[in-house]
Amino acid sequence: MTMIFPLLVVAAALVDADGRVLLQQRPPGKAMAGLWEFPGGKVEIGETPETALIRELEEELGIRTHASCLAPASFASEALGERHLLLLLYVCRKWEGLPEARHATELKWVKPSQMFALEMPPADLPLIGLLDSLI
Ligand SMILES: Nc1nc2c([nH]c(=O)n2[C@@H]2O[C@H](COP(=O)(O)OP(=O)(O)OP(=O)(O)O)[C@@H](O)[C@H]2O)c(=O)[nH]1
Repeated sequence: MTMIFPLLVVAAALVDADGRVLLQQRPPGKAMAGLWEFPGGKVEIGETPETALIRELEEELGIRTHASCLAPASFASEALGERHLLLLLYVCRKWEGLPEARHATELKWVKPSQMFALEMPPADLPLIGLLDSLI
């Protein structure tokens, strides 16, 4: 039997006052370059999912938030090359600072319904309809 050790990734749907969500575009040279994704990344050893997400939001966007502002929303479970991805999606409506693209090619604020027209990683597709009904 093959043992699948899942890759644990956390991501945030940052929601603004108009109900738009921040997406970032993966830069050239990375896997899935050009695709639009939720800010976030891998949970490292010694981190909780929440501390990992707070760190990633600071590194990728330069914003600060708190664990109490991260509401668990959904998850994705998807094959990712040799690995299996488990992506935990949180909704966050409160943060400090203005998001800037520190790692991404570009940022954009979109309504969930507009995400269907964007190229996103396969794992994210089932999350779109859910966000649409949640926001
Ligand atoms: N942040 C983020 N990652 C996602 C999303 N959907 C999805 O499949 N992923 C995958 O989850 C992993 C996220 O880890 P990451 O962003 O730290 O990884 P990375 O590829 O940039 O690698 P690296 O930081 O090791 O260079 C990547 O394999 C990425 O393709 C998403 O919406 N947001």
